Amino acid sequence: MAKELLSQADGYGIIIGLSVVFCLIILAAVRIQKRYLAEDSDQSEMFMVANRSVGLGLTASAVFSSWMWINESVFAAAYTYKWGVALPIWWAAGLSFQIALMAVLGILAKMRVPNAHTSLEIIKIRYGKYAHVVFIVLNIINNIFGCGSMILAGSQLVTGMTGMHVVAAIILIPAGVVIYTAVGGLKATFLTDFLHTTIALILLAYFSIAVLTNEHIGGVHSLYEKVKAANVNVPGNYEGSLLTMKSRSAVLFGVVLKFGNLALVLMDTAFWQKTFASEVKATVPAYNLVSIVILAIPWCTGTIIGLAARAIEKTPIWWDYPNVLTLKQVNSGLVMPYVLRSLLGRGATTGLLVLIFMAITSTVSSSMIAVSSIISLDGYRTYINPRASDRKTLQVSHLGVVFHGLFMAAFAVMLQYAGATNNWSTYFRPIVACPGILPMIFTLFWSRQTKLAAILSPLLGLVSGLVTWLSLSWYYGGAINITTTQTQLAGLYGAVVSFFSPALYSAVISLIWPSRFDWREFLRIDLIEDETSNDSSIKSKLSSSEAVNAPCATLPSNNEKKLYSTGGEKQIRTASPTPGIHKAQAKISLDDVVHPFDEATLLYIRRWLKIAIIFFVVNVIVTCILWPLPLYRNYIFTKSFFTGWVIMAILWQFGAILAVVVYPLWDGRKDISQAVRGIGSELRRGK
Ligand SMILES: NC(N)=O
Repeated sequence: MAKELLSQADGYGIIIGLSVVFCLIILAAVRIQKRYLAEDSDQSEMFMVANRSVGLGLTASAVFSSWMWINESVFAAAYTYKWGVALPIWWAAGLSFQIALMAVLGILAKMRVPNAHTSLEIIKIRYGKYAHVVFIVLNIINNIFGCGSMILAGSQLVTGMTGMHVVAAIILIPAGVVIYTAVGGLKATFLTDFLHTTIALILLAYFSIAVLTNEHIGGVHSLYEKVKAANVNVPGNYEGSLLTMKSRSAVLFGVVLKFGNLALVLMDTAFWQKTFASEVKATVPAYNLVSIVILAIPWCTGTIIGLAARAIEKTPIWWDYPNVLTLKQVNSGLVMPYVLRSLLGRGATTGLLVLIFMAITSTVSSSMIAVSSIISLDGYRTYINPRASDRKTLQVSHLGVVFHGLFMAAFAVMLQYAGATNNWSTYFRPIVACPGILPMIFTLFWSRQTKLAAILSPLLGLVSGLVTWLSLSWYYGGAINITTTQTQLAGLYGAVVSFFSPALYSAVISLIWPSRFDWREFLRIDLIEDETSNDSSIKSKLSSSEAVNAPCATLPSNNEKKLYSTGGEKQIRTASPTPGIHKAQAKISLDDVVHPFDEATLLYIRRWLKIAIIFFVVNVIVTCILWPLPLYRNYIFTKSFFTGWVIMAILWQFGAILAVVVYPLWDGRKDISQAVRGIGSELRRGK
C-alpha cells in the first residue's frame, strides 16, 4: 500500500472550499457586470454568446483555459516518465494546430453565419433536421466522452493523492461548476476561466522552477546527469534512452492524440461558441496566440517533472522510498504528485490539488455551457417550442446545465466501474469523436456537400472506425477486452479511418447525387434577442451573395484600420460588429437578405481569414514536421542541447503567462476601471 500524499480532509476541504469560493466570485462578477458594465446574463444572447463582445485578452484566456486540461498539466509528466523527452513535444504538437484551425473556421463562420449561436445551428440551416440530429448526437458523444473521461481522470488522481473515495470526487468536482455556470452563463465562465488560468499557470511555473532548482535535483545540468545515471531502458526508444526524440511509443501516442484533440475542439460547440462570443477583431489573434503558448504546458512541466521523477525515484528523498511507482500509478498520473511531495513538501502538493481542481472545472464549465446550448437552442427552441421567449430559452439553458452536470457525474461513475482509465479513453475517444470533423469543415467550406452526404458520411465513418479498431485489437491482442482495446496501433488505425473515411464517403455521395448550397441561406439565422435593438449596427450595402461567397478575395487597403486598430474605444465599440437585428430574414427571399455587417467589416473579416489560413498551414508545418521530425534520428540529447531545450521550455511558460494572464488584464483595463469606479462610488454613497 503506497503512502498517501495528502489526507482525505485535504481532498474534501479543497474541493468543497474552492467550489464555494468560485460560486461566490461568480455571483459577485455577474452582479458587477449587470450593474456597472450593462451586461446581463439574464438575456440569452449574453448567456450564450456574451453579446459577441468579448475582446482579445479575455477570449485568449478563456480558450486557453478550456484547452489546458489536466492531461497536459499533470499527465504529460507521467508519460514523459514512461517515454522520455520526445513525449512532451509530440504532446505539444498535438495541442496546437487544432486551435489554429478553429481560428479559420471561427472567422469564416463569422462571415458566412454571423448570427450563429452553436455550430449545430449551422448544420440545421444547411442540411435540415436529420443531419442536425446526427450532429447533435456526434457532438454530445464527443462532449460526454471528453468531459466524462476528464472528470474520471481527475477524480482518480485526487483519490490517488488523498485516499478520498473516487465516487465522492466524481460527484463533488462538477457540483460547484454546475451552480456557477447555471448562474453566470458564458461570460461568467470567461471570468472564472481567467482566474483558473492565472492560478494554474503561476503554479505550473513555480512547480517547474522549484523542482529544477531543488537541492536534490541541482539544476538543469545535474538533472541531465541524474537521468543518465538512472540508466532506464525504454523499449522502442533509441538505445532505450529517455533523452532521445526517437521514441516509437511517444510518436504513436502523439499521432492518436492529434486526432482525438481535433475532435475535442471541432466537435465541441464550446470552442465554436467562444469564436461567436468574441469580437471580430479578437477571434483570430486570440485563437492563434493560444495555439502558440499552449505548447509550453506539456513541454515545460512534462520535461522537468517527468524526468525529475526518474532522477530521484530510487533515492531516499523519494516519498515512498524504497517503493518505485507502479505502472498503474503512472497511468493514473501520480508522477507529478509524488515528485512535488518528495521535493517541495505538503504545501506544493496541496497546490497541485488546487491546480487539478481548476483544470477540471474550467473545462467542465465550458462543456456545460456547450451542452446546455445544444439542449436549449438545438433541441428545445428548434423542435419543442420554436416560439419560446428569450426568458424561457434561458430557463431551459439553466436546466440544461444542471442536467448535464448530473449526467456527467453518473457517466464518470459508470466509466469508473467499467474499469476505464485516462489511457483507455485516449485511444477510444478519437474513434467515436472524429467522424463528424471533415463533414463539419465541409459545411463551411464546400458548397457541394449534399444533405445525404452530411447525414451518411459521419455514420459510415463511425462504423468503419469502430470495425477497424476492434478487429485490430483482436488481431494484435488475441481478444477484445479493456486491455487489448488500448493497443496503440489499433487505436491509431481506428482513429485514422474514423477521421479520413467520412471525407471519401462525403465526396462520393455528393458527386453521385450533386447539388449546390447557396451560402446566403446562412444569413437567415436570427439573433435570439428580440427587444434590445442595436442602433449602431451598420448593415452591408453589398448583396448578401457578394458578402458570403468570396472568403479570400484580395483586399484593397481600406478604412477599417481606422475602426479597428487605431480608433478610440468608443469608435471600436460602435463598429464592433454586433450583428443587427434581422428577425424577418427567415421569411424574405434570398435576393433580399441583407448581410448584417458593413462593407468595411466584411473586408476586415476576409483579411483575418487569409491570415488565419496562412497561420494554420505554417503551424502544421512547424509543430508536426519541422520541430519533431529532424530530431527523430539516432541521437541522444547532449548536456548542452538539453540545457538549451529546458531553458526554451521555461521561457515559453513565461510567455504563456504574459499572453493569457497579463495581457487580458491590460486589454480589459477600461472595463476593470469602470467596474472599480462603479463599486467605489456605490460604497461611498453607503449603499
Ligand atoms: N487539451 C487536451 N485535450 O488535452
